[in-house]
Amino acid sequence: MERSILIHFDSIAPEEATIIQWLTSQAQEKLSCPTYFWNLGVSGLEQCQIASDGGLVFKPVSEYKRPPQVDPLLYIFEYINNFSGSGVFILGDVHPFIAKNSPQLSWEIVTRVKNLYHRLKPTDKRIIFLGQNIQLHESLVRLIPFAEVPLPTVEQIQEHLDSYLEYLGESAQEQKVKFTVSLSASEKESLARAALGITLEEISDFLRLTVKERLSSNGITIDATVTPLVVEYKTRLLSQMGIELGKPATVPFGGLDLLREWLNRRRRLFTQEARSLHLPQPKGVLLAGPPGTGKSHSAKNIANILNLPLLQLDISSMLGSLVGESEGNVRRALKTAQAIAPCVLWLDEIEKALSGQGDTSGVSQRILGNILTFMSECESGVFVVATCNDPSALPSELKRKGRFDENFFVDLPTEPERVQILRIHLQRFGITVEDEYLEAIAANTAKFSGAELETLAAEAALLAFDEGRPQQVSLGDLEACRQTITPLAVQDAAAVERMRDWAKTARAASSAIADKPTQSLKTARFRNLN
Ligand SMILES: Nc1ncnc2c1ncn2[C@@H]1O[C@H](COP(=O)(O)OP(=O)(O)OP(=O)(O)O)[C@@H](O)[C@H]1O
Repeated sequence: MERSILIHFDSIAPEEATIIQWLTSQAQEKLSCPTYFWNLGVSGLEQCQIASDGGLVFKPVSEYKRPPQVDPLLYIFEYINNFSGSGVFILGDVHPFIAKNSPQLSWEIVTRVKNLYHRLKPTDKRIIFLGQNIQLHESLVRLIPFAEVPLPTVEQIQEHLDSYLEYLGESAQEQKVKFTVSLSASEKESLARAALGITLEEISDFLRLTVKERLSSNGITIDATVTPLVVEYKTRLLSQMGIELGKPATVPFGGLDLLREWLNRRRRLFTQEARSLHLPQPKGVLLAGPPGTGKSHSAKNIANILNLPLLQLDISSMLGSLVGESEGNVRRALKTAQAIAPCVLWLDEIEKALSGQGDTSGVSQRILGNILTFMSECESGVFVVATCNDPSALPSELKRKGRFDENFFVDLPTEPERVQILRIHLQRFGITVEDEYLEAIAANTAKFSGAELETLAAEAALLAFDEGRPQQVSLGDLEACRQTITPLAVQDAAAVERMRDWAKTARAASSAIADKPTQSLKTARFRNLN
C-alpha cells in the first residue's frame, strides 16, 4: 500500500468490512492518513474510522456533493483528483467497468483510471478497488497490483474467537444476561479448526446466531458443544457455493490394490511431521474409467486412507450465468480447500465442465487455468482427486505428465476383485457367503461394474429376505439375480470398449508403468493414462 498508487483488492463477499477495517488501520499506522469508502450504493463518500471498541464506523463527508446530472463514477474520480491532502480511497463497484470480459467494460472509465494513475503518482492519495473475482482489463494489469485476501488461518480464527466472544460477553453483561465461555485451550483449537474455510465475518455471524439460540433463563453458555454446530453451519455455507463437505466413506472399496498401495506409500506425507520438514506434498490423482467402476467411491475412500477431510466440488453445477461468476465460484472453492488443507479436494466429472464443448465464452478454459495454476502453486496439502468417464474429452494440459502425481484408468473389476466387491456389499447387510459361491458368481459376471455387483448383492439380500431367509443368501439367489442384470458394458459395449481401448493405447505410450517393474500388468486395474 505504501508504494502503489492503485491497488486492486479481491475480497470474499462477507469479508469486505474486515478488509476495510484492516485497510483503515494500516492507512492510519503506516501512512498517517484517513481512509474513505465509496460505492454506487452509498449515498456519498464516507470516512472510515476505527471506533474505540475496535469496530468500524462510517462518517459521511459533507463536502462531497455530486450534482445529480453527473455520472457518479466520473465524479468520484474527479473528486479524488482535486482532493487536497492525503487519503486512501476504497472504491467498490468499479470493477464491472474495468474488468476484462465484462459486458459493462467502459473505455472512458479505463482511460480515466489510467489518467488518475499518472496524476496521483506525485501525491499522497491512493485508490483501492475492492471487488470480487476481478480480472482487470489487460491495459490496467501492469498499473494496478493485485492483492488477494486469503481465508483465515487457525491462529487468526482463535484470535477472532477470543475477541468476538469477549465482545459478546460485554454486550450480554450490558443486558444483564449471564455469559459463560467454557472452552479449554484444546477445545478452542478444535472449534477454530472446525471453522477453517469460512471467513471471520461468517464466524461472527455464527456466534451471534448461536448466542441468540442458546439464550435461556440460566444465561448463555458457549462450550465444546458449539463445535459440531459450526461444522453444520460451514457445511450449509459451502454447499451454497457448490462445495460439499464429504462424509467419511463407510464402505471400503474392493480391489484397486495398486491405488491402495500407492496411497499407503504417501499417507505419511500429510502428517504434521512431514509437513514440518517441508517434504513435497502429493498433488493428486486423475481417475478415469467406465461408469460405476468405483471412481467416486474411491475418491471418498482416499480421504479415509489419507485421514483427511473431503471436499467435493461439482464444477458443472458451479457454472454461473454472470460473467466471472463461475470462475469466481471455483476460485473461492479452491481458496476454501487451501484454508482447510490438508484435505482431499474431489473434482467430480471434470470432463463435463472442462471439455470446453459448446463453450464460446471461454469460461471452461479460464476455470481450467485456475485449476492448473492452483495445482502447480498450492503447496499446502490439497490432494486433488479428479474423476471422469471419458479421458479423451479432457484438455491435454490436464493429463500431461507431472500435472497429477498419477493418472489412473479404473477398469471393470477382474474376477478376484469381483469376489471382494460382492463380499463387501453382502457384508453391509450382515450377510456372509462362502467363498466358493462368491467365486462361482464372480466367474459369471465378467462385464459387471462395481455398481452392478452392488445391485446384485442388494437384490440377493432382498430375495432371501422375501423368502423368509433373512441373511441366508444362497448361490441360487445370487445366480437368479445375476440373470436379471444386463451390465452397461454389454448394453453399450461400444462406448465402454472405446474407453478401455483408449486407456490401453495411452498406457503403452507411458513410461510410468515401466517405473514399476514389479507390478503385474495383468491384474493392474489401474493403469497410467498419459
Ligand atoms: N471397487 C469397489 N468396491 C466396492 N464398491 C464399489 C466398487 N466399485 C463400485 N462400487 C459400488 O458402486 C457404487 C457406484 O460406484 P461409483 O459411483 O464410485 O462409480 P463411478 O465410477 O464413480 O461411476 P460414474 O462414472 O458413473 O460416476 C459405489 O457407491 C459402490 O458402492
